[in-house]
Amino acid sequence: MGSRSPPKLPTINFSIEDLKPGSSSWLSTSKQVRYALEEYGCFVAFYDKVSAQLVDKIFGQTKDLFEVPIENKIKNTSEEPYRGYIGPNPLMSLYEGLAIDNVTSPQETHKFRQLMWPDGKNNFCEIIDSFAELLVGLEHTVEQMLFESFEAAKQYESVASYNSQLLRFLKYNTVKETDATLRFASHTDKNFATIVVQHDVGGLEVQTKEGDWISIESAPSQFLFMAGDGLQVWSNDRIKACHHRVKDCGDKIRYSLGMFTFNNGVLQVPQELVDDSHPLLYNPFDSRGFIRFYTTAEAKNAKSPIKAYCGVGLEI
Ligand SMILES: O=C(O)CCC(=O)C(=O)O
Ligand SMILES: [Fe+2]
Repeated sequence: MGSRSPPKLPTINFSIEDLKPGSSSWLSTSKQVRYALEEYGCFVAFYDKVSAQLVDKIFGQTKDLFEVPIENKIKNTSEEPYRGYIGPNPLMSLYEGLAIDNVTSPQETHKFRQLMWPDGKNNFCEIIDSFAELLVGLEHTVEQMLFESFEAAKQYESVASYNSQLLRFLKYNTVKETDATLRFASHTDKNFATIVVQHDVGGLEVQTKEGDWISIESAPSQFLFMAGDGLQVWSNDRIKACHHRVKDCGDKIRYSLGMFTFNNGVLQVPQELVDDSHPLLYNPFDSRGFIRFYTTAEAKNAKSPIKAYCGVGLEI
């Protein structure tokens, strides 16, 4: 009595046969996408082009990947922050991640495979390439729908032409310290948007505007689409980057995958998203510059790193 029922995140169906631009199902799905992102900054996408069998295969490869010797893992480097190997560190003692940048390019998958398994590896490239192509298809659909629903469709192609996708393989070891309650502390992603794929061990949680946490269960062909700081800037705060975390999952090792879309150009808030009740909040936004800024002490101490970086100063 009097207690609120637990909030539930929308699940949006992208497995509809005739989901083509302009069709009635496209328009109604676009509305759901915009509503979910405005209300929650995220939603669960049901997308059966990525089947449970394909996801099983991907996680089979993921487990093999974390078995490769550390000498090979550290060859996964990048000139950009957060785009290469991240080993367990004092801030995140349970976490390990490897990443393929520009994962839609088969040459990049191949280069990564050669670094990790110089003697070859059955099926790795084939599985990753088909998975990445399908998942990026979902991301494109979501963003195209969103831009259209804000009547900024003509911006979509130019923004998308500066986007690239990084696939990060993640492993979380079991919690040894009795006081550790989270495997990944609450944060927003600094890129444009992210799709998270969970497998046997769930644990991902997202925060609502009211501050409640919602658990995202792992289920076949269901993936979490989340707005990052870049989408918050582009949308002039109509959409807020999603706060999320990974809770402690007891004595089980957890594997997950994140497909991170980075915008490598300069994002501008579209005119269509600025009016008297929505004054312009952001200057043109160099996303790569922001991610470099994010590594500095100034950013770490800022209440809102994104506003410190490119806010127009209307907010006090
Ligand atoms: O492992 C997960 O489910 C989420 C990972 C995450 O939030 C991140 O890498 O930014
Ligand atoms: Fe994240």
